[in-house]
Amino acid sequence: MIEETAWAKLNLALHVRARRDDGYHALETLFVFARHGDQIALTPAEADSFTIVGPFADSLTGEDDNLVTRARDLFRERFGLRGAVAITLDKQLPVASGIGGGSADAAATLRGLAAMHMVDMGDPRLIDCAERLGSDVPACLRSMTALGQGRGETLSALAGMPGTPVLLVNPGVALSTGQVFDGWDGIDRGPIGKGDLISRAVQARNDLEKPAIALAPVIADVLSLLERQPGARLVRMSGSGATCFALFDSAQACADAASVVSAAHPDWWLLESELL
Ligand SMILES: C[C@@](CO)(OP(=O)(O)O)[C@H](O)COP(=O)(O)OP(=O)(O)OC[C@H]1O[C@@H](n2ccc(N)nc2=O)[C@H](O)[C@@H]1O
Ligand SMILES: Nc1ncnc2c1ncn2[C@@H]1O[C@H](COP(=O)(O)OP(=O)(O)O)[C@@H](O)[C@H]1O
Repeated sequence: MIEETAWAKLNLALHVRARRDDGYHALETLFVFARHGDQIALTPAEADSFTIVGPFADSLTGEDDNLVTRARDLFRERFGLRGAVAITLDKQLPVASGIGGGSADAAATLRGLAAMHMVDMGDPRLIDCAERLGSDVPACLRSMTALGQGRGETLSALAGMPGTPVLLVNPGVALSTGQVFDGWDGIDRGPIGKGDLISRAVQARNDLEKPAIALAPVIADVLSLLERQPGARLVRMSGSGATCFALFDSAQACADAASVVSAAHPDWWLLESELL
């Protein structure tokens, strides 16, 4: 059996630059990854099977177009393979929540199949599979700190902040990524600045916060509660939301904030983690 973690993807910043003719938006984003995420297990089998377990499995039942099986089928087509595989997805992350859940699952499936079939992670056919599965999938395939450009698939490696405590909070609202992008006001506010990762992130923004808050005003409550927590160094919505995150200068400050947030909002989803 091969097991892969689909590490949660965070955008420390996301600047939308322009609408493209192909229905996507040109963006710049700072990708980082958390140590936790969904889990994918793959085992060669007589026939294909796909099982979803875990606390967020119900959000996906009935959907026959899962990014995990799409990744499996695309990989086999691209590499001309036929062997059947049993895949289990342990869905730990909320769905459609701005932390790359489906994209990370697709990427983890590609990594697992590459390991199973001794395909090199730098194989251009594997990268092509990732690019065809979604804008975030190339970043999730590597799961390394990077500047993302284009629609998110053009990556430049950056020095990360491994071990930085991070608290993820989702108020239980699923947002359509496309709908949030449609709400962007069309104003290009310029590129992400230069400098080390945290100083670039602090000076930058997430241009999708405003349209996401218009669709789900509770996101503003999450952000303001996190901003009031002692030791919070950077508070922002991730991706197209609704998950927000706060980076902390100590694990204790992160744990204290988690206690405050869960006491105030027991129905919100929280994850205490650290950056990879
Ligand atoms: C917004 C981001 C930021 O990292 O993440 P999430 O919020 O989904 O986590 C990504 O750009 C999401 O990437 P991904 O989830 O792979 O999106 P895709 O399947 O490629 O696109 C879903 C829809 O989002 C919109 N989209 C996505 C990327 C982009 N650069 N411009 C867009 O306009 C399009 O309407 C597209 O049809
Ligand atoms: N394995 C999966 N996990 C989550 N969402 C999935 C998966 N497969 C397909 N999807 C679909 O992809 C959409 C976006 O998923 P996801 O990547 O979790 O959003 P986000 O990137 O905002 O976290 C969801 O609306 C869901 O219907």
